[in-house]
Amino acid sequence: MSQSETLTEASDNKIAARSVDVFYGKNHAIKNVDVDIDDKTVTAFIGPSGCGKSTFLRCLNRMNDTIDIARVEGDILLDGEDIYDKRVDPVQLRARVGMVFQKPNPFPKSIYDNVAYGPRIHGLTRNKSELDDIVEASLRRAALWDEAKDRLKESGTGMSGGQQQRLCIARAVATQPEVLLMDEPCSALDPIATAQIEELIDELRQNFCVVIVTHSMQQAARVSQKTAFFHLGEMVEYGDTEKIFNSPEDKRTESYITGRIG
Ligand SMILES: Nc1ncnc2c1ncn2[C@@H]1O[C@H](COP(=O)(O)OP(=O)(O)OP(=O)(O)O)[C@@H](O)[C@H]1O
Repeated sequence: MSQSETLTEASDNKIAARSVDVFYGKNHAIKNVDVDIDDKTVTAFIGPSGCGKSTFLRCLNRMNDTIDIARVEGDILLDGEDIYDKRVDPVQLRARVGMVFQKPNPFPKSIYDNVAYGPRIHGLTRNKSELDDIVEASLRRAALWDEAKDRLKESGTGMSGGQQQRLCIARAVATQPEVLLMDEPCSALDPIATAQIEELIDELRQNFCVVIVTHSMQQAARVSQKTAFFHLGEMVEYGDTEKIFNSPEDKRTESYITGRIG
């Protein structure tokens, strides 16, 4: 059992999805998904390739808006507010609901400017000293400060893959988001860098609602407290990670966990 499962602080609902469907043209990729995602918790989305994990994750900060043929139906509430309401600015929303992608994608800018980017465009600081503080705090949160503090002016793209991914996490947390979405954040990393990111995810959940898509069931079991199993666009089962892995209710979940499908 992971260290994270032994911690028992209170968590409450952060995101509620109600009757969510997603279509890419005629392809019905997400089918009638309902879920309540807890704050200060790591929730893992697992399931076979193409089952819709990334599509559903992208609904949570309206990243599907950037895909022309994608159509999202249903409601997604963040702290009870409909994020698809016309009055919601998707750019502001993405500052509240940050995202980390599969492949580390730092900007071709200095380490400092990568982290300072969000606070600058969202006008979160009044002066250089405040910005310096946010950059340092974000790099510390991403467990990168010690490695980065003497090279803040160097390019972010010159770091190792694992460092680049932690830099992307620092960039995401710099806008002080409430939710962090992670789409297979370790798939391009070696086992040591993966272990560092997993440890970091466990720390991040003290301050954020974290949702992670992962291909690795071992990773889901290690880092998450809640797990949702997707299959052919349906969310088949959702609950405590321990229960999903040890005594799933649905035959399809059991087949996946035991390696019979996927
Ligand atoms: N940008 C897109 N344009 C068109 N169809 C898409 C797009 N992204 C995903 N799809 C389709 O939606 C369905 C779900 O894909 P999605 O990438 O969400 O699944 P996934 O579970 O994350 O898969 P994987 O584990 O392989 O990343 C698939 O049929 C896929 O082909």
